[in-house]
Amino acid sequence: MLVKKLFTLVFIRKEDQILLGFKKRGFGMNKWNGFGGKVEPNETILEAAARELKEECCLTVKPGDLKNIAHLEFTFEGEPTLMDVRVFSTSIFEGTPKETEEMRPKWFRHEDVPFEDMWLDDKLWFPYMLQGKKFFGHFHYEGFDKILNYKIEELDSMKAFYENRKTK
Ligand SMILES: Nc1ncnc2c1[nH]c(=O)n2[C@H]1C[C@H](O)[C@@H](COP(=O)(O)OP(=O)(O)OP(=O)(O)O)O1
Repeated sequence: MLVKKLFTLVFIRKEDQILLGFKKRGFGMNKWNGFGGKVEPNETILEAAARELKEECCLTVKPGDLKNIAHLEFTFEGEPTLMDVRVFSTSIFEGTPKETEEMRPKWFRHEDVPFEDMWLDDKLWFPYMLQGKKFFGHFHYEGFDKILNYKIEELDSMKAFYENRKTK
């Protein structure tokens, strides 16, 4: 049986640009990604998303301004963990992105997103996100550099997606 671990992933948008952070340490080191991490036991998912954004690039968002745009799952061959990643996006934020011990932030135009230095799965689902679609994705990896299989589904509504999962 897989043990589920809850994570957040936040993308800040500005006109035709998206803010990514270059991960300087830990899981996903040396890759560009959104901002996020584990949800602590004392906080809601939205609070965790806002906290991680602040810790990783010094931007402030109100949890209520974060829009849930996707649900991603990652599993790894031979590993008992399922990473359950709640993806959020907003263009409402305060502050200027600043480098921290964990991340070096940088704005990218949509056509310049550096997929060659990102998780392999990102180039499969970023087009959905950049077109404003909601979606579910599951990616099964062997190690960190090979996707054995995956599934991506466009969703009408995140609320309906979570209600539907509860009843299954
Ligand atoms: N494959 C893939 N694509 C895109 N994004 C991700 C993945 N795998 C992932 O884990 N992620 C995201 C989900 C999270 O936002 C981070 C991972 O969080 P992590 O840095 O391990 O969590 P922290 O709580 O910050 O960890 P510590 O630094 O405190 O140990 O990557």
